[in-house]
Amino acid sequence: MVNTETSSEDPTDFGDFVKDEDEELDLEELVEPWHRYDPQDNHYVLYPIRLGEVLNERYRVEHKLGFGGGSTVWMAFDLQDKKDVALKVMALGKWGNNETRIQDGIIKSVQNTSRLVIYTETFFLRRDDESEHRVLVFPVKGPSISTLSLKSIPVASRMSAARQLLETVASLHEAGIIHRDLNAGNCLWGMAPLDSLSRSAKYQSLGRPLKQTIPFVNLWKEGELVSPVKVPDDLRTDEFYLCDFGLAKKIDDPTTQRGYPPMHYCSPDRLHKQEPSFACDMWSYMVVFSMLYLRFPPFPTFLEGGVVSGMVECLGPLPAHWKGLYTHPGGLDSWYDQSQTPDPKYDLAAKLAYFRPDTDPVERQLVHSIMSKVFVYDPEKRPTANELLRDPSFRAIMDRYGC
Ligand SMILES: Nc1ncnc2c1ncn2[C@@H]1O[C@H](COP(=O)(O)OP(=O)(O)OP(=O)(O)O)[C@@H](O)[C@H]1O
Repeated sequence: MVNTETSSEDPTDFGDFVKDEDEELDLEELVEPWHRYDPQDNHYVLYPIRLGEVLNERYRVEHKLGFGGGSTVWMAFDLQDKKDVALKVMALGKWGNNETRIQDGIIKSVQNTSRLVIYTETFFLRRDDESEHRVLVFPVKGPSISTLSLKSIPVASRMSAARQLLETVASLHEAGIIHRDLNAGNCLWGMAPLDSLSRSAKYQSLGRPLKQTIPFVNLWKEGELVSPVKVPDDLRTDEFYLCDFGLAKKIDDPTTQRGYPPMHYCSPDRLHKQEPSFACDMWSYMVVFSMLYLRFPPFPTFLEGGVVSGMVECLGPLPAHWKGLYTHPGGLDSWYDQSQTPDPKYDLAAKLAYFRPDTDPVERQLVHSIMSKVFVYDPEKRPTANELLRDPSFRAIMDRYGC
């Protein structure tokens, strides 16, 4: 291992600027759209960051970890404690405050926080107009399910992840907290620490950042669009974490932060004006479970009407009394037609056979039993996280994979 402050380290090396239009187009695929930095007509404007800058006189920004609807996330070296950290730089707006408020509640009330990505510090970055972006400091974790090919991960590791995630959801629910945004992007594997490596060695492991100065927007400070880290398989660990509490709420909290998980994780009841509940998390959990098991999302989004048509094709019609309550444009009357039945070519059994032809009938039956208990439209009929942990089929599948 090389020490971080080696004399051979090039102090000016913070990745590579794009060289031509092709590289610019490649980069565009990987980064947040430039217009999210434009304050014009944009309530959730992002804060421009440049690799190499030191934030809060302490965190030297060295790489990019990702971005979401409400933030950019950077890998930085903590010059005080000599370790890598993740900095979540929140967009303007209320999300940052909700996330810290809920996380403070979690720290106080959740018994086991070992698999939750909880902030360790927070500070603010000021814009030219004096408005402030909240920054949350987190330990660095590994890739999310959505950024890493699940093909290369053994099924035993994927099932262990599914179990850890369910235990995490159960501990949040026991403390009265609904996550409300369980999705592949918020589920992170662990990563072996790289704190003691030089920056160039980190770049060798995680890929050199490709970057471009934020174009088209007239900003008061420099900022860059930067490609995210690519975590190689040998750095990934089997710990499995849940992050992003921007939409989370205490069940009895009268205020609810506006927002939905990405459509194909969202429970159909939430899409029909029902209040958020623990059962919504359970539906989203089962979508993540299905991705871990099948390696694909359970309900396609390409049909007319989107993911809800995918659910109806697989599970049958939605309750008739939900008609007229769909929260998004493009709903179809046929979803509520009670004469429809699941299409045997695309029902849960067919999906299991198609995506996992390698498994035997006993295993398929176990997984079918788990999925069909949770993928029910009536939220009251879905098992709780603790019930699912105790479910004989769930336990049997975990036993099979030794987790
Ligand atoms: N502690 C961390 N370590 C490593 N990567 C992280 C960490 N936190 C976040 N990331 C990466 O950054 C991405 C965005 O983070 P996060 O989901 O918290 O942002 P967000 O703006 O709240 O997103 P959303 O659109 O889901 O609300 C994640 O998908 C993940 O890839």
